[in-house]
Amino acid sequence: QQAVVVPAAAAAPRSEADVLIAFRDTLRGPDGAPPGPLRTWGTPGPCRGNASAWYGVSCHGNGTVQGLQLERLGLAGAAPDIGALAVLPGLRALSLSDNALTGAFPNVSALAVLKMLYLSRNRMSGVIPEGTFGPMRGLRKLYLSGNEFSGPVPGSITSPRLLELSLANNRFEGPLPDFSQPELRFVDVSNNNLCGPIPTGLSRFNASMFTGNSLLCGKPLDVECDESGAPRSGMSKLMIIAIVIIILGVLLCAGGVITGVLGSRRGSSRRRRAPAESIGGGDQTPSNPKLQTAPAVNIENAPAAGQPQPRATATGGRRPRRDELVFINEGRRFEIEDLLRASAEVLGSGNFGSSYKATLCEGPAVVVKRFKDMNGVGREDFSEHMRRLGRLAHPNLLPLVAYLYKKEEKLLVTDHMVNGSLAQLLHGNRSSILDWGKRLRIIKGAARGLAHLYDELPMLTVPHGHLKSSNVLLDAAFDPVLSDYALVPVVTPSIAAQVMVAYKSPECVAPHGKPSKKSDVWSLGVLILEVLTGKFPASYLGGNNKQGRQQQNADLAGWVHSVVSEERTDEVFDKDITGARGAEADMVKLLQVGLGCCDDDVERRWELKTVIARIDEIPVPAETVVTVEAASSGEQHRP
Ligand SMILES: Nc1ncnc2c1ncn2[C@@H]1O[C@H](COP(=O)(O)OP(=O)(O)OP(=O)(O)O)[C@@H](O)[C@H]1O
Repeated sequence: QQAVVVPAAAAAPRSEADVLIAFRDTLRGPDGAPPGPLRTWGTPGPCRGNASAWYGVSCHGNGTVQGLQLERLGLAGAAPDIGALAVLPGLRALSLSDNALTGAFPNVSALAVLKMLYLSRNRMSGVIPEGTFGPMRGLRKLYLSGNEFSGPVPGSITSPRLLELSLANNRFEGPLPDFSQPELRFVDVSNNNLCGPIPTGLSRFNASMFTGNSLLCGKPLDVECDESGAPRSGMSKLMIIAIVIIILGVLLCAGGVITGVLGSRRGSSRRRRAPAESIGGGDQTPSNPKLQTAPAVNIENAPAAGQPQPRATATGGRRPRRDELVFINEGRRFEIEDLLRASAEVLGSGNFGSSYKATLCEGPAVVVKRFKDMNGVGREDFSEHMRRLGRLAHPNLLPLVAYLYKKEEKLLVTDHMVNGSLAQLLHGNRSSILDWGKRLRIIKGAARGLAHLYDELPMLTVPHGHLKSSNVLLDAAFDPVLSDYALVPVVTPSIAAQVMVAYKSPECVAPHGKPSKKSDVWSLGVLILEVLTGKFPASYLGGNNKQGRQQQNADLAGWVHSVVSEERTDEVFDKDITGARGAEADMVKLLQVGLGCCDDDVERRWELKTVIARIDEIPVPAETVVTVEAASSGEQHRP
């Protein structure tokens, strides 16, 4: 029988939903099937505008898939064919971190447009071929830490746009390729088998990022390279100093022992025969308990013989003690004991715990916030997230200084902002300090800080999650810095849903509702309306408060809508706003932006970039910003 040849039809382009579902079906969770949360993927497609109801999927404003965050799903077996995702034109970020994936590094050659790839803490192994990252010209962040990759670090990793690279805790060997990207801002290659000189382009990073590679040399390590590029044999300055200290310690203790023995000899003169002779007679075993216990190094932090080196941390490459503050960046250091001894002032108690201002003996005051509801997250995950936050650098984001992880509570240490929070000013009795110019600058800065979070943390559905006026702090010049951002991944989910502001957005209040990429935009809108009206938003109140939200009159956006639609616009604005003469039209423009952000319908709600463009059109009046209060407080302006 003759086969009938059917002319091949041009293959129809596959929808993003089909591509994702086909990819999902290749994934294996602990029970051999795709993990439970991904089984909800189905109709209607992955994106509705920039919102997604699909687990782990984030979307661009044009309704295409932007990111996939498939972390902690127990994924097992060989790493999936992530090259199959190359047909998603908008895919920029992919994370499969914290699973149990095995096998070789996946083929990424087709993923030319991917900007961020996270594969940390799996069990992948083998050599990554030299040219692997060549086609990924736009790669900005690459995290491969905590796997078993071996062989040389591929030269193609030095892609021109690379910003962050973590290869820590693998088995990479050989020399480091030449990194010369000026934009590179984070590199961690600690705990591998690398050797040779550290390239000049990396010498500006913290030494802890290179520890655990006994054959690396050159700056920033305190190990010089010899002519062949190997660590100069002989002792480093630090080792020599340590040995001198140890010898001095031993001599002092030995002196104490001898003195003690001589003393006791005098006391018991003829009863015993010359016990000191055995000490002086060359017995090297220390008989003084002081000698046995006096540690030359901190034993608690030293790795046991034969154990792997500890992971690099901001504490300088060693594992922090259980009760030790972990500092995020270089600079000022203090101990938890210093904080306990410092004079402390309670700033307030929020939904998560209390905040204290601690004035240390030296340097400006810091704020310590205690969080009780972060108990579901392990030390490693918590630390990784804090390091991620610590790398965010923006004038409108409060930098994290240090953190402390304890099972039952976490402490976050930040700078103290001299003018307190926007909430205190607006709803205390000092709202008249906030003239129109300051209010507008505060909103502009808050929007920019939020935009930076969206750019840097695209994997998070709600990159801020808790944007409200008590989390908008004001520096000495009344410029805003956002605090308590990006905490959703580490807050106990049930508590997040109950108290975090993004979860009070209309899309979350609906039955089985979930936050969307625009939930933070809604919070920004509420903030704008609060700043303009001086009214306290009901959505800030603790508890679930769904009923309250459903009563439109109790809701700030609903109230503003009703007053504006009755053409009573002049009743909307806070009577305490000074300096508003001639700026009425601009205030109405800002009000419209606030209402555009507060649309209950997520589709119609404005995109963040539209919000920023519209706010940028509103001119800030010329004014003097530093008040007597701030200037006399003695605290510094932020750099
Ligand atoms: N870094 C800081 N500098 C100055 N004041 C601060 C700082 N951090 C917090 N505060 C003040 O402490 C008060 C309490 O803040 P905290 O963050 O503990 O709770 P909250 O923001 O009211 O609620 P939540 O816990 O829901 O965020 C805030 O109103 C703010 O005025």
